[in-house]
Amino acid sequence: MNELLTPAEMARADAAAGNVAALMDAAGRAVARAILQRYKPCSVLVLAGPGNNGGDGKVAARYLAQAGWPVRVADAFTATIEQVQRAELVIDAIFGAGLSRDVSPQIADLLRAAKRIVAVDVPSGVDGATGQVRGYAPQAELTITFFRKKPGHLLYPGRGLCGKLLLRDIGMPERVLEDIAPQAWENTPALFTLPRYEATSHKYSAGDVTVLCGELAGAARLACAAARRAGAGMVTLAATTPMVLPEAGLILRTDPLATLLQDARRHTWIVGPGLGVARAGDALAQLIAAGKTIVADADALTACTGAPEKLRGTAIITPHTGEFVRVFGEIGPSKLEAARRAAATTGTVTILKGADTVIAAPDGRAAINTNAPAYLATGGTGDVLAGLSAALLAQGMPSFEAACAAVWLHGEAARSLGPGLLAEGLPAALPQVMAALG
Ligand SMILES: NC(=O)C1=CN([C@@H]2O[C@H](COP(=O)(O)OP(=O)(O)OC[C@H]3O[C@@H](n4cnc5c(N)ncnc54)[C@H](O)[C@@H]3O)[C@@H](O)[C@H]2O)[C@@H](O)CC1
Ligand SMILES: [K+]
Repeated sequence: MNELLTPAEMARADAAAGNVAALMDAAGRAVARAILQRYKPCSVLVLAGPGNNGGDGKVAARYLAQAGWPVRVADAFTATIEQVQRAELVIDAIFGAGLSRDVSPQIADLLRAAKRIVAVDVPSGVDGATGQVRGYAPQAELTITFFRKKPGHLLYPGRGLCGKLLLRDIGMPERVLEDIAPQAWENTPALFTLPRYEATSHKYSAGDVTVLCGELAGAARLACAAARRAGAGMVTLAATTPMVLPEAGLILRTDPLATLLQDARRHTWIVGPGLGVARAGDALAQLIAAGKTIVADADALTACTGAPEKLRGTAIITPHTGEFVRVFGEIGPSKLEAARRAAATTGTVTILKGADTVIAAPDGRAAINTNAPAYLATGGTGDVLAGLSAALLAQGMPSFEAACAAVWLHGEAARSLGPGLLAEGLPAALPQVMAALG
């Protein structure tokens, strides 16, 4: 159920299913039912567009009328502002998956006049593939979509404009997915299996992670703390100068990188957080040349400004928007496709961070994350994510699964802490979150 279908893929699903009338009846009934469950009886205006989205709206009107609600249906191209203003609730059934150009100013004015909006499939104007607004899109209180969500429901600004999103089964046969073979998912634990501790596990088999540490050790230490909590058996802070570490279980080494690289047990590395751009670039090249499993973040990404090819050979990169743009150029209209392009260019799993983090693999698989609370946007949380990613890689998870799991665990840990969380609190929240996964 966590596959995401683009509008084009949804159209293929519709065509393969064949029975549009039955699907439309189920869709309209689902919209009516959602409204009956959540709203007190009130005057409703359905703004109906020219396609099946409008058809769904008309069906919803019929079911609401059957329930005794005062309902009117208006053609969106001829409706008046006054009609819209008179209604206590507007059902936006103008454009859905068939949106093919910008919403006109006339339709925008109509939607702006609505007091409260429930959207059918998507708020009209939201591009279901990208979440971008084409011309205009209204803020809905509630959006009811069918069969599978679309990327545009999960990517901002579309995600915000949907209000509460309900996914409803309308009897579309699952077999339509076989042909479509969707390559995008909402990021949920269905996408990964966390490593299991075996009776024969020892600290090296449980994963060895080495974190390169710069003058300011805070970022690297956060990454270490997360890696240890996420099950890495041996975690080393590789610093250039001796320092006092309060963390008893963390190993400090001050040997030159070349010496540490000779130890074959040190297979997984984090390069970037707090390292300084010049040193990060140099270390990144050496780690790649040594064939290590690498998580590259922060300064290691900045060291690849305008030169994404320098990231070839890494396993996971974790850019935020600014870092991404420096390396790969503008994100463009689709964050999902931008992450996929970066992954394909570099051959590395790309975690494009943000409120709607996208995880993309070089083979085109991609996931959009939805469990991260807003208060995760605070200093140091990125270092924790890098630590989590490395720990899961070190325990043998494939890169895409490790990245999906890291992002999801990160979000869950943040949710469990609630508002006021600090990055340094996240690692300690991980055991409970991982235990809950069973
Ligand atoms: N996927 C599913 O499971 C199902 C989808 N259904 C509904 O079908 C919808 C898709 O139906 P359609 O493919 O007919 O597409 P839409 O109903 O979204 O709209 C297509 C029509 O709008 C016009 N149009 C598009 N953008 C415009 C713009 N900016 N200004 C003016 N006109 C514009 C097009 O020329 C076309 O006539 C879905 O959003 C959903 O509501 C349901 O009826 C049945 C099942
Ligand atoms: K709509």
